[in-house]
Amino acid sequence: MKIGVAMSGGVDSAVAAALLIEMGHEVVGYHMKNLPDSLFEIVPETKKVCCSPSDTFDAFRTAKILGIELKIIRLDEIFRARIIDYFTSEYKKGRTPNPCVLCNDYIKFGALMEKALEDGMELFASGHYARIIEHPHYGISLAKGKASHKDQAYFLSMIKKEKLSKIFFPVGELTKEEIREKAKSLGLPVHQKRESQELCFIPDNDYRRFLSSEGIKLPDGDIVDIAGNILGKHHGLAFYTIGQRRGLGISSKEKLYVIDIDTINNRIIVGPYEKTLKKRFTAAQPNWLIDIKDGELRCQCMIRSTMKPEKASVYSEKDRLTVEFDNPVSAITPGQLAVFYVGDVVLGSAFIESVES
Ligand SMILES: Nc1ncnc2c1ncn2[C@@H]1O[C@H](COP(=O)(O)OP(=O)(O)OP(=O)(O)O)[C@@H](O)[C@H]1O
Repeated sequence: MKIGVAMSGGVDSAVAAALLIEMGHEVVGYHMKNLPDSLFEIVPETKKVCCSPSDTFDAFRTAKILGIELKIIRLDEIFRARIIDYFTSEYKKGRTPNPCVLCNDYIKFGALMEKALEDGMELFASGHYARIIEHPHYGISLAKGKASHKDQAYFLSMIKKEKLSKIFFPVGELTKEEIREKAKSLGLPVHQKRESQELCFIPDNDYRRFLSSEGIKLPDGDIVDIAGNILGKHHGLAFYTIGQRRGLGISSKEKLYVIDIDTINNRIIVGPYEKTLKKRFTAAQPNWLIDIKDGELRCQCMIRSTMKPEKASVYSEKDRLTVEFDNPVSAITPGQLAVFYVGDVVLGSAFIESVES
């Protein structure tokens, strides 16, 4: 089979490509570049991000060792329109965006995958820790990686259902240690390479510099308690997230957490931990990976990629969802993604709109 592989220059996609070659497929690597190389000279990487010039170099040398062709695909324009502009506009609205989930649908399994399919590739693979399975009840489904140390299915849950039959995750059954071992045994220099940690378009992780370069002004404002007493000053709403405790710069006898971001009055509201615990929220722009009817759905839900899935009911009416956890959950954050699972299988996801107190 002809299979295109999204090659980042990292170890996971290198091993994904190697496994496909071992299976006897005809493999072509696709490396996308979405940002000008000069960005990484002006704004040096402080934490590892994907898509830097050194990643392009690594993708080339990996392809050379594996003996496959590597195509470089420039996607600057669509990346700017779909990802960077969305990111800044969400911040303007006081929401906390999740650009990586949209990048997976619009860019990696969007424009990049389309290019590979246009070239005649029959499937498109990546180095994500996830699986595409044939589920007895739901049919072709997205599932968590088998031995995953991190749940990347969460970040893939916005991919449209009709694309799943064209996608393959060759490392979804492996542990990170097995992947590194495999890369080492193949003599791939990237076997020890770190994973990406930060957003590619903010390589220095300095959101203030980035937003100001996008022309977003972030005025200072008050940090207040639930009763409205002023406890301190914030330096731009965008730099605070629901549930945050550190870096608030206020002194108080009890531990205080951000419980609300009030964009209308440019205020941060803080309160005790219990006030960060909420059960119900609304969500919009759902992407369903199973056939769904309006009504109630019992499932597990994650509102952060790092949390333990919690039991919840999802009530859907057209494109509006109301989600209710069985037990309260901390820091439900507008703009972030709620992902719905049954066991390892992803049923769908939607963006959190508003949280009920
Ligand atoms: N610039 C890129 N070009 C092509 N594919 C990419 C690029 N960046 C990431 N990918 C694809 O997305 C997958 C996940 O990337 P991400 O950076 O989130 O995770 P990672 O665990 O660091 O993966 P890797 O070790 O392969 O870099 C990669 O394995 C690769 O298939």
